[in-house]
Amino acid sequence: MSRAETGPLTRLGVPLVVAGAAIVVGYLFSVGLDGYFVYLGMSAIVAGIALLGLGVVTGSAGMVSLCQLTFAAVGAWVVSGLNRIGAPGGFLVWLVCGGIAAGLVGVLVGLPALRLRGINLAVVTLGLAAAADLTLVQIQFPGTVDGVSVDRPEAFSDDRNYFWLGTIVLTVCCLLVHFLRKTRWGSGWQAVAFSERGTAAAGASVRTSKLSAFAVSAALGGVAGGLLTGQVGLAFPASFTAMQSLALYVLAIMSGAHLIDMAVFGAVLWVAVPELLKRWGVPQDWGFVVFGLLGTHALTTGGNLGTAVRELWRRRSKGAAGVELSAPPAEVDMPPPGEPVLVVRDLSVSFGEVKALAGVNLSVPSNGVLGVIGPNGAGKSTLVDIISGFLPQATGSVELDGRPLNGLSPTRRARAGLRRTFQQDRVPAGLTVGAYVRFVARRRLSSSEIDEALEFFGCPPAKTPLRRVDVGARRLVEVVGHLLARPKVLLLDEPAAGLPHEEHVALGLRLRQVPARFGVSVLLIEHDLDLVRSVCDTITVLDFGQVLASGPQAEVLANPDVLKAYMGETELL
Ligand SMILES: Nc1ncnc2c1ncn2[C@@H]1O[C@H](COP(=O)(O)OP(=O)(O)OP(=O)(O)O)[C@@H](O)[C@H]1O
Repeated sequence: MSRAETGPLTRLGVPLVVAGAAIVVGYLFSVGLDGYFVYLGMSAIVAGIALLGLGVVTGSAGMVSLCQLTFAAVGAWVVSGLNRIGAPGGFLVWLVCGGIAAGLVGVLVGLPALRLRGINLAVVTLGLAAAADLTLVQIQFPGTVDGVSVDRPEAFSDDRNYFWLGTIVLTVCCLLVHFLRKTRWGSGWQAVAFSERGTAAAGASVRTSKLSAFAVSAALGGVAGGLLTGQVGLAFPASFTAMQSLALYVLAIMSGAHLIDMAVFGAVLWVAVPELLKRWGVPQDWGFVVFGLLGTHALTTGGNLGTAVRELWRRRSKGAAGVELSAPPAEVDMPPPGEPVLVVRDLSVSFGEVKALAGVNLSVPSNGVLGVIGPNGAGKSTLVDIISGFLPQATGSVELDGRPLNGLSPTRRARAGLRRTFQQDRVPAGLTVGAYVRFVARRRLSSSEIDEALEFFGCPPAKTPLRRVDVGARRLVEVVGHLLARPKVLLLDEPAAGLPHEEHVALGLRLRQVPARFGVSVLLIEHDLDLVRSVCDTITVLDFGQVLASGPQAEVLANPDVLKAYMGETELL
């Protein structure tokens, strides 16, 4: 099977062809539809752009934002204001200005998101939307008092042409989101939604990921608001209420608006549900009840329409992809271990009464693999957390290649060349294998470099979506990403967890070659002694947070204290 990612022609060509087709269909609708449907269609376009934005912040980056129409109001305000003063450039330039202004407001609103999550963030953003509601009623939009309506571009001045312009703007916004999701920002959104710790361990900034998601989402909201102002001529606060923001959020969650087609589908629902209710003689506000029920279903089941349909399709097409390690790796020349590259001195940390680690010293030689073993609760994961900067309250010192790391955040340690993997799955399901590896590696990689590394660890091809990869293989994809970052040291926290036992030694043969093949030294935490034996020349044993023994493998595994403390003599021998 070819391991290559999709080629540049497919990556660029297919979206551009689809976009071209959408613009043509938009034109055909603009000339062929009844005038009332053109009006409804324009409303759907505005909702679609706002939903696309919500898809970025909620669906991709996993944050709650209940003030999308407040951002739309900012866009509407800027367009109305620039129109009112007759600013140069015309409508399209004002629209861009509205988007930028809303994006900047989005960054400000995103600042609390750096500390708040879930219900707290919901309260803050909904509070902001409610406050904006009241303020807009007080101050009014520019031009409403004196009745100066917004000038559309000359070529798109009638409703039919304006609808076509809306289709073009929506298409451009869809392309923008599509391509942004393929950049580091986009990967960062997915990563931060799944695990902030995993994001930081990849040397990516959690702050940048969150703020960029809010900025892009708000900017799209601003464009939607500006476009709405051009549609109706004058902006009114009633179009941007907190209640509507809430309903839009529910719709985004229910439809799965992080998927571009579902954002468009959600927009159709946004317009069609109230319209159908009107035709059936039911009050239109009941539309909120319908969205509320659908949203409650989505939130309680944790799914959404778009993902459910795709899952159904995938289940019909293929099963989960796993690891294939049966063939032994080719021999390589192994350089002898050198001077210590990671030196850890006197590490201690307590959790209340529990002394998780007390005065631990160890060092990882360059070109070497140090094994750290110990019974459950011995402090192994705590050790990795401290070294990688996730437990800043710990005492002691960590030096990497002679550089003290104390006081550095996990992101900075990762960028300094100290990487780690996690015992729990921290790999975001929304990316492909290749996109995730590029994100974690943080450097320019050729496709062949990625393919070779994936193949060496028996991982699925780069183009495989991670949601189709089983948990054992995902852990190894994580290892590959960090190795391709070429750090000085990689801390591996039970990399074999999730693999069938018969694959453990096969993985060990590969881990042993890591210093030679990737130029990376390794600290390996593992429960499986067969694997540790096959990889590590030197071993440190932890017990109750202290070093019980340390030194060459044979010596340590024969130590009577280790035999007694670790697992029982017979199992070790
Ligand atoms: N956040 C925490 N709060 C309180 N106690 C903790 C916390 N993290 C770890 N501990 C305690 O610290 C000790 C060491 O835990 P740690 O997870 O590092 O052990 P481990 O050797 O990695 O175990 P395992 O092999 O089961 O993963 C345990 O007693 C654990 O209960």
